[in-house]
Amino acid sequence: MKTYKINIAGMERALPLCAINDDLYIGAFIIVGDPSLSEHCARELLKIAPEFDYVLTAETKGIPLVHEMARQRGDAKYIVARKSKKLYMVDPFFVEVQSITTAARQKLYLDQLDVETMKGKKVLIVDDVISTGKSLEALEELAERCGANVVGKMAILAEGEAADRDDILFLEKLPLFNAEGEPIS
Ligand SMILES: O=P(O)(O)OC[C@H]1O[C@H](OP(=O)(O)OP(=O)(O)O)[C@H](O)[C@@H]1O
Repeated sequence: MKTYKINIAGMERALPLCAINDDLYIGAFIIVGDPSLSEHCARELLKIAPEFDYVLTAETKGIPLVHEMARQRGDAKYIVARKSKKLYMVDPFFVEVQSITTAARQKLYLDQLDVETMKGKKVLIVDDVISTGKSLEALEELAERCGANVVGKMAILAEGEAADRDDILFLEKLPLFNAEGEPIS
């Protein structure tokens, strides 16, 4: 399998190129199971993060990153929008989302305890990768419905056209690829 070598603020990884369709490949950025990577990226993102009360992310790959950001700051809590409804959630609500890497539509759930926690607070939205921006949009909608004040949106990598956005903070650009493994954006 072809790989794309990326340097993320001084840490190198080889990302396997995976087909979205015959003509479009992505570099799979797998932060889950790589604690030294999440520790490093959390530290680098905190250096450029605006002031915030809580971080909000989406299950799954955002979790190790925000966990590490919260741990490094000594935060008592961070908020995770879950992709399925759990029995212990209090009066949960959801928004729908479709990301670049997951074919099926997904749901992001928050419960009322999270709503109360974020209401009127400075919330920083964080994900591992922003690509089409649909996941970020869904998280913004959740934060809005909580009455939170979104102070920033950030990711480790901005993929494809996301790298041209001026409303997000990120550490590195990640191109999209053709079937030959050549960058196309
Ligand atoms: O900007 P977008 O096109 O929305 O893509 C980015 C999202 O896609 C990936 O998650 P994925 O849907 O693969 O889910 P996972 O983290 O549960 O694996 C990634 O972790 C972001 O959350």
